[in-house]
Amino acid sequence: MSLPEKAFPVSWDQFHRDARALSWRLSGANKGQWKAIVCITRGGLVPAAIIARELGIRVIETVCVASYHDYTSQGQLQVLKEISPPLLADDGAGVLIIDDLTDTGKTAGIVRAMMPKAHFATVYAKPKGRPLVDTFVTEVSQDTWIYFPWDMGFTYQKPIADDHAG
Ligand SMILES: O=P(O)(O)OC[C@H]1O[C@H](OP(=O)(O)OP(=O)(O)O)[C@H](O)[C@@H]1O
Ligand code: HPA
Ligand SMILES: [Mg+2]
Repeated sequence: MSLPEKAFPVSWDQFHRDARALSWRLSGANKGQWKAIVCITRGGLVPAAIIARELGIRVIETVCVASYHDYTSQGQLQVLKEISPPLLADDGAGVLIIDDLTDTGKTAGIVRAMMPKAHFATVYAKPKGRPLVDTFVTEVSQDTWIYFPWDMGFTYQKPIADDHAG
């Protein structure tokens, strides 16, 4: 398992603020008129709830995709549940696709192909995935791992001076 060089830990507060910022941007696109959200599980469920609340969207669908099976290593991408046919009408025009982040862009590429006219939005983006998303809030470098609040807990932190002690 190869660990990315840098860590970008995100607290619940920070995530809520960033998902709200994404909602602001989305309220200015498509005149804020979105038919539905398709969220990419599982990571997309959390920002989708916040965006649905902010933009008054009541129709929420899932597309279930898994690719990172072993912490930071990406395996074969599996689509475990497809998007329901009524939402696929008109190639997904007026639909928002939401995920927590795009990294290599593989997940975004697969879901985009299902709904080519939908608007794809993520809270965070890395350079390889960035061209595949229409709207995002914060970019981090490719060698950074984003630690989401639902994957973390409180732990003891060693004093900084301990690392410098001979
Ligand atoms: O741009 P990519 O390299 O495809 O990676 C991004 C995807 O990876 C993570 O999902 P994951 O497959 O780990 O499943 P999860 O959402 O259930 O955690 C993340 O939530 C994105 O959906
Ligand atoms: O940087 C990341 N953090 C969490 N999950 C992920 N899935 C792909 N990249 C990442
Ligand atoms: Mg995901």
